[in-house]
Parts: sequence; C-alpha cells; structure tokens
Amino acid sequence: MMKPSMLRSLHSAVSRRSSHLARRGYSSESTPERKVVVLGAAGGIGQPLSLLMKLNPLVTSLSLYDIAGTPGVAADVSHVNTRSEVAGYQGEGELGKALEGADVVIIPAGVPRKPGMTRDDLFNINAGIVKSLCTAISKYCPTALVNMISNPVNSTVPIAAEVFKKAGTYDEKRLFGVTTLDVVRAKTFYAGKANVPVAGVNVPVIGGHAGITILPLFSQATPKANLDHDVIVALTKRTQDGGTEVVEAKAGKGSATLSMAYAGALFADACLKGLNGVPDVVECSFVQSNVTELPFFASKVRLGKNGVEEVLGLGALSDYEKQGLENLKPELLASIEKGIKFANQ
Ligand SMILES: NC(=O)c1ccc[n+]([C@@H]2O[C@H](COP(=O)([O-])OP(=O)(O)OC[C@H]3O[C@@H](n4cnc5c(N)ncnc54)[C@H](O)[C@@H]3O)[C@@H](O)[C@H]2O)c1
Ligand SMILES: O=C(O)C[C@H](O)C(=O)O
Repeated sequence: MMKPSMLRSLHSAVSRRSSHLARRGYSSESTPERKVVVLGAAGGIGQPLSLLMKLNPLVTSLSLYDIAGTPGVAADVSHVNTRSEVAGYQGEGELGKALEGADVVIIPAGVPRKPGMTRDDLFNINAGIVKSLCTAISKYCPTALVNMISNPVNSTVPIAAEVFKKAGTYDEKRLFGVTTLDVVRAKTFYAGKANVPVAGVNVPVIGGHAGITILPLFSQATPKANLDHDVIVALTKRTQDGGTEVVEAKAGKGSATLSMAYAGALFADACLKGLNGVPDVVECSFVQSNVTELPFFASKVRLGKNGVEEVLGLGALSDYEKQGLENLKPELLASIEKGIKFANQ
C-alpha cells in the first residue's frame, strides 16, 4: 500500500510532466486528432521523415503515399509503439484515400539533384509531379496545410498556388515552401564559428531556396558573436551551398535526405503546434508575402490555427545583407514566374 505522502509526490510529478507537455502542445487530453500525409513516403527523405512523424505525439493518423514501395515502409513504421495509426497507399488510384481528412500534407515527391545540376534542372520532372499532387489535394483535402519540399521550391510553391487558385481552393495561409534546412544549416555553421552551443542558436534565413536566393541573416543571429566580415561571407556562402555540399559528397546518390527529414519534421511539428493553438510558434518559410515586391518570399512566419497568422518583417539588415537581398531578387522572381507560367499552360 502506497503512503499518502508518496501518492502526493507521484501526483505532483505527473502533473508537472503533463503541464510541461501541455506547454509544448503535447497534452493528450487537449491535443486534437491530427492526420499527417507524406507524399513521396518511400523516398530518401520520405522514409526517415515518415519515421520522425511517427515519433511525433501530435500525430494521430499517419498516411504514407508513394507511386511504389509504401506498403513496406508503412508496415515497418507501423510497428513503432507511438500514438499514431499508420496506413500505406500506393499508386494514383489510392491517392484520394491517402489524402482524405488531412490536416498537414508534406510533399517530398520528385527527383533529387546529381552533381553538376542546379535545382532548376529538376523543374521539367518535378513541376508535373507537384501539379498533379496539388490537383488531388485541392480535391480531397482542400483545407490542409501544404509543406512543399520538392525542388525547385522557388517554383513548386507558385505552381501549387496556381493549381489551388484554378480549383478555387487557394488559401495563401495554408501553403508553405519548406526552407527549414537552410535555417538548420545556418545554425550549425554559425555555432561552429561562434563557438557557442548550437542548441541555443537562432539565425533567420530569408529569400528563397536555391543558391544566392538563400540569404541567412547572421547580423540577427543569437547569441551575438563578433565575427569578422570575411567569416560572415564564408558562412553565408556555405549556407547557400549547403545542398550542393551534400550532393557532391553523395557523388550521384542523391541530395540531402536525413538532415532534410529532420528539418521537414521540425517544420511539420511547428505547423501542428500552430493548428493546436500553441502561441508564438515562429519559423522561416517561403510563403505568399508582401514584405518585398516579390509575390513569394521566405521570412519568419507566425503559425496559428489557420496556418500563417502573420508574415513577419525582415528586421534590420547589414549592408552586406541588403546587397544580398537586391542580388537575389531577379533570380527569385524568374523562378516564381516560371512556376506560374507552367501551371497556367
Ligand atoms: N526543400 C528542401 O530543402 C529539400 C531538401 C532536400 C531535397 N529536396 C527535394 O526533395 C525531393 C525528394 O528528394 P529525395 O532525396 O527524397 O528523392 P528520392 O528520389 O529518394 O525520393 C522521391 C520519392 O518521390 C516518389 N515520387 C515520384 N513521383 C511521385 C508521385 N507522382 N507521387 C508520389 N510520389 C512520387 C518516388 O517514388 C520516390 O520514392 C527532391 O526534389 C529534392 O530536390 C528538397
Ligand atoms: O540541394 C539540393 O538539391 C537539395 C536541397 O534543396 C538541399 O538544400 O539540400
């Protein structure tokens, strides 16, 4: 028989734990049912991302779709003893069922780069894939938050917007280009140079997701460090070339998959927390925007119950960053216009 004092301390430990989880948006009593769909779930990103979403206690239903290979991935992931139910769907005939009732749809479907390619070289194949998947989203889950990972993000997000507009389902608050990997890289590289613990580092990354359109704002990085200008220039270039660094190291076997799965899981988790009403969820993302004259732009975004609650301004930029911002605009605009044109052909 447990003594009353022991019962009291057990009870207070449990309530401390539940209020800690509730603050992080994880309380099972207050957490609604959430369905997350991964399109391209059998791929290099899709598989580890599916596992990470299975580990997320905010997810109750995990739907894994691909043109092939999903029964195996779903069977494998479904044995993990966490909250969500897992279902695998394979082939276009099952896409509708995969999407129905989705709260968040994550799209890592499409081909990755090989050495020597730009992300734009993927346009011809991936634009068509994204167009058909977004057509299905507008039909089967028009109110889901869409997390676009497929490259070139600078064009695939505008393609998705046009598809949704044509279907009459476009809500700019619900469409996100996932640029979290740029933030993850900027944080890692900055922590190394500033010699600070990476867990406490924050670096906003604005613009887009390709080469010079990726603009990390190290002048706003925290904790502050007095890094020389040439170090900032090198950090900026390394962040912009982070994807290429991985593509070259993989030598023809694809691009970032594990770090991308991590970044995609972080961003989807932020979307779920926003949907669940957790306050002050802020992440960088490539969204419809009027912070510059470009129609889509990555910056800090506050996430809420309807997706984007507020697109935050850029804050103060250094002269180097101001120049970087002007330099990226023509390329980013051309990629956005290319996507819009493709979707309207
Ligand atoms: N946003 C980012 O930061 C970021 C980072 C890394 C990679 N990416 C991009 O993510 C994409 C996927 O990369 P990967 O390494 O996982 O590639 P991968 O080839 O390993 O996997 C892609 C998966 O997509 C599937 N697929 C193809 N057509 C499909 C369709 N119509 N419907 C559903 N699934 C389909 C394939 O069967 C495959 O399983 C690439 O375009 C890559 O450039 C983006
Ligand atoms: O670099 C790529 O092609 C993949 C991705 O966009 C990345 O940044 O790693």
